[in-house]
Amino acid sequence: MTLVRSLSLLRSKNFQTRLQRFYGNVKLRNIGILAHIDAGKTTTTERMLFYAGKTRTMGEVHRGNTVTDYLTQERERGITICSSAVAFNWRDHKINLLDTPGHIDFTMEVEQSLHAVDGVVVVLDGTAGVEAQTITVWSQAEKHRLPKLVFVNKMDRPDADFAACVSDLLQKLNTKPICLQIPVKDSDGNLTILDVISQQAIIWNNASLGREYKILPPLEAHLKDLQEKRYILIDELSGIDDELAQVVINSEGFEQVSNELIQQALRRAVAQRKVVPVLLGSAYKNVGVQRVMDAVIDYLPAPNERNQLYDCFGEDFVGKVFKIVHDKQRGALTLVRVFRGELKKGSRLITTRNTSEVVNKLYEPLADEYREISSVPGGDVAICAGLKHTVTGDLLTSTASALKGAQKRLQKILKLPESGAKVEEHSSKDGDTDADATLVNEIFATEPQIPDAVYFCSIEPPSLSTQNAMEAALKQLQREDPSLRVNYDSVTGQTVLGGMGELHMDIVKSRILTEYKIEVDLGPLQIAYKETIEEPAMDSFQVEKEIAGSKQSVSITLELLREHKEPFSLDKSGENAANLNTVRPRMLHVIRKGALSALDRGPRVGGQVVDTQVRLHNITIGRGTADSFVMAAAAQCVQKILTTAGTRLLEPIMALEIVAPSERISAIIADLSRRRATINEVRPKSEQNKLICVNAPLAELSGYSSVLRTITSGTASMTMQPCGFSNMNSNDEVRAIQRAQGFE
Ligand SMILES: Nc1nc2c(ncn2[C@@H]2O[C@H](COP(=O)(O)OP(=O)(O)OP(=O)(O)O)[C@@H](O)[C@H]2O)c(=O)[nH]1
Repeated sequence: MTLVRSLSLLRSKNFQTRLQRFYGNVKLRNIGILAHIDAGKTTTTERMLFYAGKTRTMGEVHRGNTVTDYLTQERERGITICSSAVAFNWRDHKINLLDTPGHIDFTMEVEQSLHAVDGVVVVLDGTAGVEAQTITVWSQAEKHRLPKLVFVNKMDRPDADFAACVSDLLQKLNTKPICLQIPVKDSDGNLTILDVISQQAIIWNNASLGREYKILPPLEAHLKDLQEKRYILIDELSGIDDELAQVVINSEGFEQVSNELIQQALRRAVAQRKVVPVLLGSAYKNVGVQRVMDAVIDYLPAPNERNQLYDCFGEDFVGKVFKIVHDKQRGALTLVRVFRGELKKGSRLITTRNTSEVVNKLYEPLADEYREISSVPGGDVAICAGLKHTVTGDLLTSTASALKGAQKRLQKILKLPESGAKVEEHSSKDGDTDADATLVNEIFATEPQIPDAVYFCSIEPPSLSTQNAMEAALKQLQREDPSLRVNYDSVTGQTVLGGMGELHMDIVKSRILTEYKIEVDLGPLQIAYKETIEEPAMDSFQVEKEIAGSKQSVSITLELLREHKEPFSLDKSGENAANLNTVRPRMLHVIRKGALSALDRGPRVGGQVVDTQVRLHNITIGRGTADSFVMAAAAQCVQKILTTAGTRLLEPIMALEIVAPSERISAIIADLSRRRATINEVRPKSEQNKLICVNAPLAELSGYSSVLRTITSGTASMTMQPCGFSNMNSNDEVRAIQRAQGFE
């Protein structure tokens, strides 16, 4: 082939389309928008849609007319529950933006969305800086190795402090912030932004709702500061980026370094997660949002610049389900991030859980509006209709052999062990390989990894005739939100829901009422205690029965040990070795399943038994005994040991961060000490406020936010998130058991 022909082929639209189909569009950005609750994600997203021309009017959270908070519950409550995807064009690029919930009860949603994006915008409240949930979402984004940029919002407020936010990024998130802007306010408090790289002043026009802005030379008074900030920026970047350092050396100073070279160096440093560009503005007052959109294109990576992990699929299609939503007309819609290959209408897809089904229709996302399309190229986001079994978190591909081949190739590239998809995290040598191993485990996981429930409650349909409808509704809700647990309690005969918090459970109830029109009744919210054994204990169990004329018999000896890594083991010492060597692997699987099922419900309050290993010592199974009989015998043996040896309760602990005026601190601490709280830290937060960091048992925090409001006359703010389970003393344990049994 001649050079001219090769070049013209490269330039041809056809070839470009083929390239995009497999490797992802370079003029595309998939980004997540993350923040602590109320920092202004939804307001910022609304502005982006408005400036991009996707909406004609600007939605406001307080008016309940935003595009991304489209569920009734979200509009009523003014919070984001479901992360939703919106697509818009900006500067000749398509941006897919996933708005995610800020409330801690919906952390799982954030986690799923992060699988689907290539970079994130973290929004800070300019008056609060880095807050508890900012730290959580930041570390989630770090786990996914996502490049980030920060938007310091609410800079219109008189108490906003840009420098404090930047210092928070440095201190609390251990990152290297690169300030691209400086805020300036006039005597009326109007915000102007000074751009550090271009050395310009940008003034937004309020009359056009911020659609227009003027770019002016900076005032004489700001020139020196601005120049100094540009030098600092170049200095910091050339310490990281060799190409820029070379330019600085060659031109013997900072004056000659062009804006383009700075931007290119910054883009490289962001992609390597060495720095985080920081921008500022006020979404509510329509200042600065277009610059954030510019920065998404200028500094965050295109799909083809990330996701090398998915290269192992070669030219096969691979995508990930990051969300399922329910649409009245179209039924369940599955939101898929396409990593490689092309997703076409009518394609058959298989999941890591070995299910297979066909995509009936494909749509382009715009929150609650959908445009039908016939195919989606690699790198993009699509909405599929017709998938009935996929759940949030599923990995989708075109054939089972594509999946197997990809696993093998990936294990080879990462030099990970070949036995199955499960990768031992400690087998890797450095931090990045560790992260790779964790990600590979998550990507190929057959079940989504679900955080522990902290609350549970029973759920009852209004009548027997609506039982099936309620079960179908719960099944659908669980497909959308795997952090909702639905169990059937065989002892009480009730359906039991487990969730991440009071708000989570409340939202589930409201959604069943409004979306499925079933008047369900939720029992009182109970704390999800766990149980654990105190000492190792061992026992034997024999059972013999005649079922349908066939004799069934099992004699089994099991031991329970304190161990949190492996839930099941074999005692192959001494005489037991000969016995266990005769047990077939299939039968071992049956015994393991039965024994572990008994750990789901401890003897004290029915809590899950954790940090406990079941060890099989000996088993004799009569000829012709059914598997289900063996499984039941193993479960009964574990139950017998648990009941005889007894268990201790473990209670959920919450981490609280309270910001309050200094004069209220002693009253808050006095109240907290009556709640079995451990005060970790009290430090100044601003001139008038202090921050208290405490850990306290969830059982002591019922209605705490209204108590705090009363103690502080509404001047304090608080965040709370689960931070593990802890032992309790005997008195507290007795009270917990009484409460769980309804005696308190
Ligand atoms: N003064 C001021 N208020 C703002 C600004 N941006 C947002 N707000 C207000 O802050 C509140 C929270 O804004 P949202 O956009 O809902 O914040 P969010 O981060 O999406 O909140 P969740 O979805 O609940 O996590 C609303 O009352 C907004 O009107 C801003 O730039 N300045």
